[in-house]
Amino acid sequence: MSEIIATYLVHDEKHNPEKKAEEIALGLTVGSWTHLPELEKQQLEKHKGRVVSVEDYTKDEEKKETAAVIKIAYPTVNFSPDLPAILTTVFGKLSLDGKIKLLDLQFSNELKSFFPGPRFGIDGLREKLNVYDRPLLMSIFKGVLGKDMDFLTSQLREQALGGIDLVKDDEILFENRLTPFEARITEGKEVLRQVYEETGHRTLYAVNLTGRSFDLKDKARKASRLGADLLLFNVFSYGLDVLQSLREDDEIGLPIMAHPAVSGALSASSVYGISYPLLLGKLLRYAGADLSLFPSPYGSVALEKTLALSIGDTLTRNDFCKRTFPVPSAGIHPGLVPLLFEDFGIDSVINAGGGVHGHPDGARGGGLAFRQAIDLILNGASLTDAPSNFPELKKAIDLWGYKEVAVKNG
Ligand SMILES: CSCCC(=O)C(=O)COP(=O)(O)O
Ligand SMILES: [Mg+2]
Repeated sequence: MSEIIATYLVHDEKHNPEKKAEEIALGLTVGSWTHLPELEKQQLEKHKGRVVSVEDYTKDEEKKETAAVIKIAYPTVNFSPDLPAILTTVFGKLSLDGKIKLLDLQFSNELKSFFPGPRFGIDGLREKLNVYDRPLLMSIFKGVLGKDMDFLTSQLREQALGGIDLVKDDEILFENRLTPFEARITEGKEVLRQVYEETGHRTLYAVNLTGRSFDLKDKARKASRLGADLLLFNVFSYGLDVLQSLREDDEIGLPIMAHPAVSGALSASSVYGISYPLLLGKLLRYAGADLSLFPSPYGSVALEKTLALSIGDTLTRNDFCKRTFPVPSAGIHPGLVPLLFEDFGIDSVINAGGGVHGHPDGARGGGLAFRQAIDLILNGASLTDAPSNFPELKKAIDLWGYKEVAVKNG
């Protein structure tokens, strides 16, 4: 029988995790069991949840806190093969039932076949850019609210001239009169075409897809017809299934970059919600995100390192679908490139807003500083080797400092 296995962290004051596990397995499937007549038991057997394991997790005697990791298998016959049904089954009412956190979901192979994964993924995006041998570099428009198309296109040009591979809208740039969605796509495209002709460097632009849920498909199709490169999508303001529908639409057919806005409300607690690796890793990948942004362990909005690494691993490990680019973000500057490269490797995107635009030489200087840092690290050098032939990197390090990777013993 095909099943989905959910892993939960349960803080249960009564600390009877075996009983709790049994309550979940039955409560979210067939209801009560022991008092059912034999015939009904036979009929319901295939719908019954199953306790897979119960393990003690921590015992903090001081706080009198006890916790257990519980795994429950749910028969896939109980739900339709879509994320709204799956999430409602495994963490619907249960998400309201005390200190319980959904850590992971193991999909059966049969269930996986209903999910598309990324349309392009890491390899497809590398093909579009013709860049195969280094982490990609991304920057974010900043200070664009209240500004017009001239401001936006000149900022785009400077970023592209800095050698940046991907430029994305900030997630807070919505449909507006001064820089409308369509103009951003068409005028942005023209700027990037000019830079490519002048320099041979290709930059792609991710335009922010926003608006009412039921208008998104038409808007995304229009973006595609206008020649947009990628879509930025604030998926958690809408829902994972909306992402999946955008991904599956062949008339759209564009790479999708998932922004983590709002996900903290679902994942930040250590005892409630859905774990970051599941939400920003596995589920985004299965639903079809080509890139997933998440806080790095280092910048202004930092995530615990084990969680950030686990998101990166979930996005890129072997699975049934294409790999999603990890984009550790927020407060990134060139001096953090060694740590990001050590943590996330070549198949990742280094992404910065302030760390590009705040450079003393502007966005072009900021982009160049990042590219110089990436080159040094790929050549096994240290950022302290930033010599006079890397003036932009030197200025960035003077401004923001740098962090080297700690030397491992043994
Ligand atoms: C929390 S990950 C998303 C990062 C983001 O949206 C952003 O604008 C980062 O900008 P920064 O100036 O901190 O690089
Ligand atoms: Mg932002």
